[in-house]
Amino acid sequence: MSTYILTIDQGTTSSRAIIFNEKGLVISSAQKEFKQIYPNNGWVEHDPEEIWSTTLSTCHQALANKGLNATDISAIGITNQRETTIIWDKQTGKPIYNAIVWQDRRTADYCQELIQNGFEDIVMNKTGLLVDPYFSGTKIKWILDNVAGARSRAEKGELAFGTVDTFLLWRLTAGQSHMTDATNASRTLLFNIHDQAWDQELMDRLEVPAQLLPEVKDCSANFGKTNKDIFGEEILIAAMAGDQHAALIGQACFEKGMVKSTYGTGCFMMLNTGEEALRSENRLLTTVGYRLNGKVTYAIEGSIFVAGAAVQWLRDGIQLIKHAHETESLAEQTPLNHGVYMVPAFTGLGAPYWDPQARGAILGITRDTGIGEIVSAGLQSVCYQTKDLKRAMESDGAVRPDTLRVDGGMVANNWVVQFLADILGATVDRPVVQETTALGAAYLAGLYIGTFKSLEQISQLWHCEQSFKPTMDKKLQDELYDGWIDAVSRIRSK
Ligand SMILES: Nc1ncnc2c1ncn2[C@@H]1O[C@H](COP(=O)(O)OP(=O)(O)O)[C@@H](O)[C@H]1O
Ligand SMILES: O=P(O)(O)OC[C@H](O)CO
Repeated sequence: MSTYILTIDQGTTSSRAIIFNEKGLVISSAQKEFKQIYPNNGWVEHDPEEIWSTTLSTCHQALANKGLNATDISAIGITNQRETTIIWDKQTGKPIYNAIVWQDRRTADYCQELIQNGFEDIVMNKTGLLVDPYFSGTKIKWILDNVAGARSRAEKGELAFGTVDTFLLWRLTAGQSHMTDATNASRTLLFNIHDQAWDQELMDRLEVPAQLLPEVKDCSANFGKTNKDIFGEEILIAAMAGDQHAALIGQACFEKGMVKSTYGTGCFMMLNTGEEALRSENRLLTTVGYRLNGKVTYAIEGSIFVAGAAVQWLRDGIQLIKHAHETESLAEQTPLNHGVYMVPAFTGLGAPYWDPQARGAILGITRDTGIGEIVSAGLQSVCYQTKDLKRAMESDGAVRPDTLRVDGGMVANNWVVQFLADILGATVDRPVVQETTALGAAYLAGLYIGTFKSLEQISQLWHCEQSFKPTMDKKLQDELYDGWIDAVSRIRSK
């Protein structure tokens, strides 16, 4: 009898396949990095064929690692980097342009125009988002306007749009399912989060034909079956969710006020606001936390574009380190108040600043600044940005996030997690299963097929691996953070 759930976690820098058992424990996994394409200043693309091939090969690898085959898998859950935009030909399944990645800023000027024309209020009211190149809507328009023939083909219904979940689903089902889930839809700028439907006014304004858009389903639902040729047998696809929403599930943040923060390429802090679509006064996003049985649980989210990507830049860009984990010992050997600040606005600043034109800087360098200080400043920047978000959430007033559940590749670094607890002045809990995003997708698939019975049962499966308590005195905390605020103010474009 099939007992395992296979999850696909298609992230910004790598594709992962993880097989979980009915207790939510990892049985097998495989991961493959893929190429980042930077065609212009502030542009970021992926080759959709590489997204597909790495997804497929990691799934096969994860099965092969434990000698499993399709009959051992009861369902598949898909979770994905969000907002990244792909448009493909429905006949051939071939993309008409590279995937435009969430970090891409090419539509910044167009967004500015939309803001000047008073579009942002409409967007905020309907979608909970802001007008920023981050989201899919303006990326879709860019492809339709810049790829020869695309707009007329889209109007004739020959093309399909999808975020990465939808594209993978299309390929897995050999074109049988053109669907997404409410969390991914909520990041497109086209989806009304109150009505839970694509919004005609938004589509008209962004010139996106309705024929392009997928059907929107709950996170746990019947998304179709994989084509038999892919794994030898059909497998039910029973869940889809954007990666940050899946992490909220994987971290069992089911109660109003619970908050998680995920440190992968970027950092995304999400706070469960229950049935209320709380509107932030501090430029945080209102989003669909998850949708189950037609019922929406909302969240507010702070999105930081560069977290682990700063470490990658230290490794691959300026080559100060060879491996990401070296940052831990380098930071340990460096005093905290070294006076150097890195503002990693490589692709602008996200929440709460939303400044797509800002670019990064390293400030406060002196003759004795060395690799340790620069590396430490890179790690600290991620924690300072989290404090920006926490303060924004507190000032929005609904809840006081005193405990933060963290996950993602960066939290393997103990120094980062302790500095985070110190600078926030809050407890930071790291769970036993740190593949929280994939775990969330497995829980969602398991809820659909009955492996998991309820959110309460899932809550009981969450266990803390280590709890980091704040130990820094308030004076140092304030001094360090004031320096950050000053550094950010110097690189803002407006
Ligand atoms: N020990 C470490 N210290 C600091 N950063 C790390 C460490 N290990 C991994 N990272 C960073 O974590 C990121 C990978 O996290 P992951 O959750 O896999 O990201 P994504 O899902 O966005 O691809 C990379 O950017 C990497 O630089
Ligand atoms: O790939 P990650 O984990 O950095 O997540 C990307 C986010 O979903 C972008 O919104």
